[in-house]
Amino acid sequence: MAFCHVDHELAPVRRVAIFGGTHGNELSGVLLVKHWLENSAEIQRVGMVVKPFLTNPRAVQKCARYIDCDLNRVFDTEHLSEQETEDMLYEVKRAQKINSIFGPKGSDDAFDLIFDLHNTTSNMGSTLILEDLNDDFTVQMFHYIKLALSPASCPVLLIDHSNLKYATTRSVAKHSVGVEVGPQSHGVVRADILDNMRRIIKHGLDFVELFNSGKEFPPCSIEVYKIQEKVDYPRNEAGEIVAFVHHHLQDQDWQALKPGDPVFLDLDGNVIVYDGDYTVYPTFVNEAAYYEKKQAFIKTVKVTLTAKCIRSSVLNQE
Ligand SMILES: CC(=O)N[C@@H](CC(=O)O)C(=O)O
Ligand SMILES: [Zn+2]
Repeated sequence: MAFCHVDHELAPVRRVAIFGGTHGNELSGVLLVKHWLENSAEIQRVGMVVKPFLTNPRAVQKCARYIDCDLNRVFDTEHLSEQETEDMLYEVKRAQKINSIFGPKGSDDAFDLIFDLHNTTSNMGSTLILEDLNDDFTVQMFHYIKLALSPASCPVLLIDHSNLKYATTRSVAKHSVGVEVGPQSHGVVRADILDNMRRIIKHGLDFVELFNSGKEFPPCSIEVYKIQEKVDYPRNEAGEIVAFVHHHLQDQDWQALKPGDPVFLDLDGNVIVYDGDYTVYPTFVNEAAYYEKKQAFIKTVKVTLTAKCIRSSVLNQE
């Protein structure tokens, strides 16, 4: 067997966090993290420190997405360096606190890896969210998790995009993993959804442990859905929605949407079709939290990503 080139050696991944409650009404992650705060045996692995953490405790208490603004949008330099004032938004304060514990973002001191647990009201199944297409470690992890879960599917959403990328909570770490499992309504826990989320974390942590133990991961490829465009609901001049997601598109996350396929339906029965000229793969279809973000679904395109062979540069002392 060919060995990994020494250039492909990566630092071991020892400091890991699992975030829940970034959105306080997405309860699978909230319950799992609260459970692991009481008893973390399930998430501990050899040679690693795995820290469960509730990122937005006030939103969790209120069972709301957020108090003042979306925590998962404020990890950019402006917000992270904003001067503290009395009327500072709660989530901005929280972001700075999270950045001081798990970051600073972009520095050597930052945590190696953060998993951030989310639920969606969309029928997306067990989805992994990738932020950086050049992050070979995370691509290798996703390849491992997909294989471990198969034949169940585990789509990967790539949010690397010049205008559409947003500044997530998990982005304070060197490697960030979004875990998005649905469908689950806000303020509700479903056993199947919570269990699917738990499995992803198990396999993700197993991968990191194997990597740290010196196992070499040969080059691999995965199919990902790359974010391409957001699509808003049709609205009137007052900004109110005047059509809703068509039943042919509802629950069809990751399924091909072809030119001419129905997308929206209005109350008079008029159908609005997809007027693009190539097939796209919609996701976050009819996500409840995105009405305020003026987003009915996002269009993605399928792309294949390849990761180099990777190996940890320092072996665990046995
Ligand atoms: C429904 C939902 O909250 N989705 C997440 C996606 C992510 O974590 O990247 C968000 O908008 O922040
Ligand atoms: Zn969320």
